[in-house]
Amino acid sequence: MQLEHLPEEFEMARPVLQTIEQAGYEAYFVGGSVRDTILGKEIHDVDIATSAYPDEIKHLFKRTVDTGIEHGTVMILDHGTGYETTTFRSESTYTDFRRPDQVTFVRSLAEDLKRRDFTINALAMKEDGTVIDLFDGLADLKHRQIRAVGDPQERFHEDALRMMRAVRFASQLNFTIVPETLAAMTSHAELLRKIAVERTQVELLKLLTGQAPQQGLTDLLTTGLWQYCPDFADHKVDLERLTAQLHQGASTDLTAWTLLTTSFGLETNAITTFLKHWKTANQTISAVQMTTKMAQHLLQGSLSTWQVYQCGEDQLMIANEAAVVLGATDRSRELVAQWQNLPIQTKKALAVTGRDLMQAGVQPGPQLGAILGDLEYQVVTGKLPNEKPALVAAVTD
Ligand SMILES: Nc1ccn([C@@H]2O[C@H](COP(=O)(O)OP(=O)(O)OP(=O)(O)O)[C@@H](O)[C@H]2O)c(=O)n1
Ligand SMILES: [Mg+2]
Repeated sequence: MQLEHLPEEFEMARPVLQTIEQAGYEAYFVGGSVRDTILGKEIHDVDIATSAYPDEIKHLFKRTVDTGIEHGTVMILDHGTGYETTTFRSESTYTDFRRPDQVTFVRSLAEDLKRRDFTINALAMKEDGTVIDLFDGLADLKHRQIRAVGDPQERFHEDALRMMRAVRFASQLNFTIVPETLAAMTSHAELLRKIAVERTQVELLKLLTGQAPQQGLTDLLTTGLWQYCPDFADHKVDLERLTAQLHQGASTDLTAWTLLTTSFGLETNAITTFLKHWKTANQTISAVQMTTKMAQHLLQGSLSTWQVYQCGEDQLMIANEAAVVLGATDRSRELVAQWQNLPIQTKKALAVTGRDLMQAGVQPGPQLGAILGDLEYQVVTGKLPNEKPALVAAVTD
């Protein structure tokens, strides 16, 4: 197969492949960008596989970055774009495909492709748009199937994260995992224990924000992979219910987390523990605590003015989205109106400062903060106007 009109990103990268080839090496586009182009999807990063060693690549280009020389990878910088360029490698002992513990360089593209995860990811493309398809990846793309290259058990032993990638692609692409590959995932699910949580997290979020999360979640459940996801073990029933309810992908990662914590019925402290086990950022924890609390309220009714203020506009929309998935009425319009009608939207907008209060005779110290907090509450809830004289008077009278 030959692709006629290559997307802009490939056109830009063509001279890079040509330079490598003119020096006598082979070079191909590989990975997700080839897959997504054939699917007619937008592409992000363009990866290159080559017979040249990193040192040889570095001689050919003015600007390169050593991203992983020992793994055979170097990034070529060309007109402001970076191209991850990896020397043909074969399977060896590795726990992370991107950063193998040991690399064996191989001589041919075929040997490189045969240790890639799925047939749809084992396509290569020449600079002129010719697609090299050694494992019937094109047929699998056409039939919307995810199939391990060669023996699925070997592929999953090489890198167990691939099982999570399979369920992620099932959701992202709305594809079906073929029975043989699914069976190997079921019998090897436990290998996921060896994988760093951070890597599993990336795939889980891509699953939940993908176009067919029900597909991905169903596969996560039927293969047993869910049991090796941190803190999922006690929530099989919740996950099954969520699978039935999640008709479209979550619109943000924060929504995805909120869906999990809300359907698991987690309270503030339990959310901290849960998200720490998933190794999320601290700011994610506080945001999810807020969105979860508000989603729980929304499942019961509407939010008070103070709750709307505390949550903030973006998080309100996330809480609402999660609540709607879990069965609440969509209150987005009402919430936006509530937000817009707030007398103030941030503490900064309060008409008095601590300094103003001290000038009016309030002693500095912890109670100053408490008084300001109280004024903030009175203004937000409409009990006091947001005007300096009125607020000062309320405190000093
Ligand atoms: N565990 C892994 C990770 C990656 N790959 C190979 O490396 C390519 C690039 O990896 P990556 O960028 O992680 O995934 P993509 O398939 O490109 O998907 P995305 O669009 O999410 O980047 C994959 O297509 C696949 O050929 C693999 O075989 N096994
Ligand atoms: Mg990629």
